[in-house]
Amino acid sequence: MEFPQRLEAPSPIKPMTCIEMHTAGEPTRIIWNGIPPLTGTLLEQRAQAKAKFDEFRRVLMLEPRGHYDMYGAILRPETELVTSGEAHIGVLFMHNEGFSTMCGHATIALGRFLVDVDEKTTTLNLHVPCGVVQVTVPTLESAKSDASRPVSFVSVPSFATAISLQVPLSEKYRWAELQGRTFVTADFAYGGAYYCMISAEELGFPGGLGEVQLQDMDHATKLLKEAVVTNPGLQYLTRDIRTPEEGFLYGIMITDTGLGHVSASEGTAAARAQLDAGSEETGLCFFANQQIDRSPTGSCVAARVALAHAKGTLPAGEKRIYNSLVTRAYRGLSGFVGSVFDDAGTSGGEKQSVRACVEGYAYYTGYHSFVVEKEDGLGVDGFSVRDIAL
Ligand SMILES: O=C(O)[C@H]1NCC[C@@H]1O
Repeated sequence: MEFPQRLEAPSPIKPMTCIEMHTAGEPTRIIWNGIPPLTGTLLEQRAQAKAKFDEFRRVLMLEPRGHYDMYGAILRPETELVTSGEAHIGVLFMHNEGFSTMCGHATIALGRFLVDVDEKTTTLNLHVPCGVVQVTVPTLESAKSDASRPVSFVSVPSFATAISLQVPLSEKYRWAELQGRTFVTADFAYGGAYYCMISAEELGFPGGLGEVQLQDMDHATKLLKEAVVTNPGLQYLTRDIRTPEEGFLYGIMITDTGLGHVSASEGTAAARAQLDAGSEETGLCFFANQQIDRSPTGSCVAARVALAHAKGTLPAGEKRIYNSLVTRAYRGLSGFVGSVFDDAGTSGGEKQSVRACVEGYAYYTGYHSFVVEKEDGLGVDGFSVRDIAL
């Protein structure tokens, strides 16, 4: 049998082309072609994508083309801030449940990709749903991005919304590991998206993240999230005064500061750079519909930098390493580094804010050209085997 040299989607199917990257193991599927028509401001475009084209998200995020923990970025060359000259390009982020307000790991990946397609730019203003983030990408003499040095971004104004808050847990929101406790103590902060931070121990796992019990932690964080979002007295934690639809609890970050320093002294520049950082924290983030972030969660690093700064444990000028389970398993390779970039006053709303600098590494993994055949009843809407109910 003879194969053609070039394989192409059988005409007349219009392919959706995507560049595939990962940041500390977390995928970013960058949608390049085949995007449905979206018009207006970036948030209007996101509203249209949600209301009229959710199938597009499901097809590319869920099975059989994606999976439960897939993540995507839709490039938006025209937004109100691109028109005004405040941003170079816009982007919408999507995941297993819908569209998010910010994504740090995808920002790091997009930085490399956008510099590689437009060599004139090494510093980009990226219009994301929560505002504008500045991305800096180191380049080689060829003007292509340098994969051996970290991409960094400066977050939108980030702030703590509650420190050491007792979250009441009514009976239906309690999990076994609480052993009868009726509340947990957690922190809340914003870094482009709203997060709850809770130590593994406080969640009921005394072995910390050194003994990961994924299913049980999934169950516990799901209930904790529900307990927070259904409690009218806690709505203030995620109330976004500028853009109400941005105000929701995006994820729960389980933290562990007691695991000690793991960052490798040999190996990539990533590991070496991290050794300059003073402290190190490992986290496991469940976001959207209990999706697990393989990366240290860039927007939550911004939130955690703001939180640590508010607590007085991360002064300006100091760096902290943030590992995920994946980067920790690889001795800190590709962990993110977070620090305070500047004091943002109350520009983030009524709260005292800082902008965080988040550094990380992203790599290309491939290129896809996806199609949907009109006869394919299973493929047209995307499904998740975890959510199938008979
Ligand atoms: O790095 C981040 O900010 C993201 N990663 C997946 C969940 C968050 O959006």
